[in-house]
This record gives sequence, C-alpha cells and structure tokens, in this order.
Amino acid sequence: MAQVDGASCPGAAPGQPCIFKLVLLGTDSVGKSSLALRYVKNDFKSILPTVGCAFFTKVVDLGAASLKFEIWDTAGQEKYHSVCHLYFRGASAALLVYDVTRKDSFCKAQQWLKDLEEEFHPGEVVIMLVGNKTDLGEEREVTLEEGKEFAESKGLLFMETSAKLNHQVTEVFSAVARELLQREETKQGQTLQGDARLALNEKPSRQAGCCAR
Ligand SMILES: Nc1nc2c(ncn2[C@@H]2O[C@H](COP(=O)(O)OP(=O)(O)OP(=O)(O)O)[C@@H](O)[C@H]2O)c(=O)[nH]1
Repeated sequence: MAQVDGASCPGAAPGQPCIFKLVLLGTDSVGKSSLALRYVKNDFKSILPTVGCAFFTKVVDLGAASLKFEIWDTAGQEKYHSVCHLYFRGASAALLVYDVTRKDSFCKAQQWLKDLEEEFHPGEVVIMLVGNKTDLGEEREVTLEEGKEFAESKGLLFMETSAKLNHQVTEVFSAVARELLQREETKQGQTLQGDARLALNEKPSRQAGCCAR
C-alpha cells in the first residue's frame, strides 16, 4: 500500500500519521464504550453509562502506512441525543453500533444513519455498521444476514463483534482505517492530477503570450 504523506493530512504535523476523528454512535448499552475500551486497552469490564462523551486516541499501524484515531465515544441514552450531534463535526468515520440481541437498537442505528446523511455529503465519512454482543447468540434478534443486507443497501462497511470475547474488534477499526487511507490516497491522486492539468493548461497560454509579442 502506498504511504500517505502525513504532512498533507489535516491536523497532522510533518512526519506524523494522519489524524482521523471517529465517532461511536448507537443507542444505550449496545457496547460502544466496551468496543473502545477493548480496542484501546484490550480490556473488558462492566462500564457505567457514558455521560456526554468519552475520548480515546490510538495509533493504527497497517504495515505500509499508519494513522491516528481520535475516538469519540458518545452517550447512547436518549437524553444525550441532541448533544451527540455536536460531536459529529469534523468526523471522518462513524461506527453505528447495535446489539444483536436487541431489534430496537438495530432500528436506532438506522435512525443514526439518517442523522449522518443529513449532516454529511455522500462519501464524506466512512461509516461502518457494527452488530455487537455475538457471544449472546441464543438471544439473537437481528440475524447476520439482516445486518449485512442493510449495510449493503446503504453502502456501509459491516461487521459483527463481541467486545466481551474480543471477537473482530481490532478488525473493525483496521477496516475503517484502511478505507480512510484509501480515500485519502485517491483524494491526493486527484489533487495531483488537477495540479498537472492546471500546469498543462497554463503552458499554451503563456506560449501564446510570448509568440504574440
Ligand atoms: N455479553 C456481552 N456484553 C457486552 C458486550 N459489550 C458490552 N457488553 C455489556 O453491555 C453493557 C453496556 O456496555 P457499554 O459499553 O457501557 O455500552 P454503551 O453503548 O457504551 O452504553 P451507553 O454509555 O449507555 O451509551 C455493559 O454491561 C457491558 O459489559 C459484548 O460484546 N457481550
């Protein structure tokens, strides 16, 4: 994979990895804080409901490239819903988390997607739908296929996880990181092409001016 030039990333100092803001969204108790805690500290414990927002950072090393995540873990309780919108600003990625044992949380994730669609242009943020708590298989209310189908219909990345068993947690963040870097490379490629076109377009007019003299 080509190296992304950190210096050209917004918020990154020269030579430092690109910084991307990632927000965790979803209704209460689906496991947003647990996913963040598992990913950043490889820990799992009974966590008190998030008040407002919690913040973590983590550098992701993808071998040929690296980036830094600023992870904003928002509170899922309804009373904090409007506050969470404030945390959207400047986000590059969002994890829409639901609990596979709660259909209502799957519906809520779909509502969060609508909120994101109102706030951002298509393709502006990388969005992954995450079905958490797969270790509670017998209590499942949302099938793998339902999650997959909805994600595909909306062009979202999709994975199921268990923060408790540490199943696919790192994979979620790595997949988002890869997608972000890929988009960054495409953007940089387009900028370079644009610059090259500009330079080409400039040349003849200068020559014309020169010949006309
Ligand atoms: N069995 C199981 N329990 C989980 C898993 N992830 C989280 N939990 C539990 O679910 C409960 C809620 O987890 P949190 O991480 O606090 O959920 P949250 O989405 O951050 O909740 P809010 O802060 O209210 O928005 C806690 O008791 C966790 O221990 C999982 O993968 N499997």
